[in-house]
Amino acid sequence: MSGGGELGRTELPESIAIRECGESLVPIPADRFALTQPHAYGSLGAPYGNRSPYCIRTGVLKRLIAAQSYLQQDAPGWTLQIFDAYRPIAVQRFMVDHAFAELARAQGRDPDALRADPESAAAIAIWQQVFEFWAPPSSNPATPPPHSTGAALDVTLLDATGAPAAMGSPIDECSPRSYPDHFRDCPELPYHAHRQLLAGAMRAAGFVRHPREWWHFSWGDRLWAQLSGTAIAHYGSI
Ligand SMILES: C[C@@H](N)C(=O)N[C@H](C)C(=O)O
Ligand SMILES: [Zn+2]
Repeated sequence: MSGGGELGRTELPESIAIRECGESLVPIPADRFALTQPHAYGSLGAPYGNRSPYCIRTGVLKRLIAAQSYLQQDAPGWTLQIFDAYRPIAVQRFMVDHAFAELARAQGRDPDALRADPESAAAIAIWQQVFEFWAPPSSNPATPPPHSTGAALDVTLLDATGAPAAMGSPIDECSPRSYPDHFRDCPELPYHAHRQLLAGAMRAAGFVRHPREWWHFSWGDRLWAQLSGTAIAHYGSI
């Protein structure tokens, strides 16, 4: 089993600057891509107002269309399934709190009691686990959460029959199974090959993958700027 790379948290240094290019957020076309329905965070009551999670910047959509073409060259009939895309900062805050509560309950702890005692070792350990996988809901324009920029997507694969491909762990699981190379040394299982198929198509279209999440890709945000060696990100929070 292999580890999650050099980024211990999902924060990036403020030195990676953003020059907002002003592209619009546009809907991801449901006739070209599978969109997970019902949307997971909407079903939890996340505060989207009148906005849709299935939107991205025009330059990102262009590359997503290219990624699906690359995928279908390698795996005819397979499609990208979009789990999540645009995420307002209020939704990021809601989901970070939700992840904290879920992890606390999984340990048999009361989330409200832990929140009331934020300096306790148990609360600190759970927040560390949350922020290994979730970006802080920062409202600082210099450090926007990636999905609030319209540049980031959480994506999986459907096979040629339309069935979900086996990826080895569910999207959003806060555990080492989410690390992209976790199953690299298990060739008897299909998970690593499927993760590589997804990453290969996305990378061919210019996306970068999050070092700790097999499903999270972006183009044009600060993580992309850092991992691709580009000086400036194109998208801020929108
Ligand atoms: C946890 C996952 N849904 C996700 O989107 N993580 C990234 C790093 C984020 O919160 O921006
Ligand atoms: Zn994501």
